[in-house]
Amino acid sequence: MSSDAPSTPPLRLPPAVRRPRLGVLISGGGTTLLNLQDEIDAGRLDAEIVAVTASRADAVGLARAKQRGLPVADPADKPAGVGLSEHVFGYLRDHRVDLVCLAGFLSLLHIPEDHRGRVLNIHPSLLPAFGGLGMYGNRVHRAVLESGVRVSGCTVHLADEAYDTGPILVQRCCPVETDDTADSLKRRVWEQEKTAFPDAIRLVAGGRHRLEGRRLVRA
Ligand SMILES: Nc1nc2c(c(=O)[nH]1)N[C@@H](CN(C=O)c1ccc(C(=O)N[C@@H](CCC(=O)O)C(=O)O)cc1)CN2
Ligand SMILES: NCC(=O)N[C@@H]1O[C@H](COP(=O)([O-])[O-])[C@@H](O)[C@H]1O
Repeated sequence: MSSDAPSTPPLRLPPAVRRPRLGVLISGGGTTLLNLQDEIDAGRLDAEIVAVTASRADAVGLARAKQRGLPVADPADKPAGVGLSEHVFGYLRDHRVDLVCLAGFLSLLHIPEDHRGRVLNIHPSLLPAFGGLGMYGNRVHRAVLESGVRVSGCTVHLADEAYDTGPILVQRCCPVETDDTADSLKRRVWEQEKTAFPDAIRLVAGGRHRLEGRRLVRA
C-alpha cells in the first residue's frame, strides 16, 4: 500500500561538543532545571545553561531560576499569533543553544529541522510504558501503581514529533514497593532522574554514539 504522507527522516545525534550550551524548558517547579545547575556547579557536568523559558507564565520554576541567576525569558513576552514552538526555538536559536532539555515541559513541541536530534526529554517511567498524552507528573506514578508492575524508573530520550516516542538514551530503574503511594514512588524515581539527565547530556555531547534506527550504538 502506498502513502502520500510526507515521511520524516530518522533522527540523528549531533556532533560532539565540548561544553554544550543548554536551553532548558520547564512548565512546573523547576527542580529538574536546578538539579542540572547543581551538577554543573559541582563540576560533574561540563555544560552551561544559557537559556531558560517555560510553556506557561505562572511556572514556579521561572522565579526559582531567576533567583539562581539563570538567564530566563518570560513566556508572557510571546507575541499573540506566534506559536509556542516557533517562539521557543527562536529564543533558543538566538542564544546559540547546542542541546535543549525538556525538564518537566508539558506542551507538545514542533521541532524545527535545525534542532532535530538536539532535544532531550526526561520522563518519570520506563518508556515505552506509561508515556504519551496525559502522562505527566504524579499521573505517571499513579498509573504505574495501578498496573501492579514491581519496577519503575525514568527515561531520557530524544524528542521526536510525538509525546515520549523518540529513541531512548538513558534509563534508570528502581523497585516499586508494596506500600508505595504516588508520592513515595515519585521520590524514589526522582533519585534516579537526578543522575539520568546529566548522564544523557554527557552521552549526546560526547559524540561517541549514533542511532541505528531507534537503537543507540557506539559510533
Ligand atoms: N515533540 C515532543 N514534545 C514533547 C515531548 C516529546 O517527546 N516530543 N515530551 C513531552 C514531555 N511529556 C513527558 O515526558 C509530556 C508532557 C505533557 C503531556 C500532556 O499530556 N500534556 C497535556 C497538557 C498538560 C498541561 O499543560 O498541564 C496535553 O497535551 O494536553 C504528555 C507528555 C514534552 N513535549
Ligand atoms: N511527562 C513529563 C514528566 O512527567 N516529567 C516529569 O515532571 C517532573 C518535573 O518536575 P519539575 O518541574 O519540578 O522539574 C519530573 O519528575 C519529570 O520527570
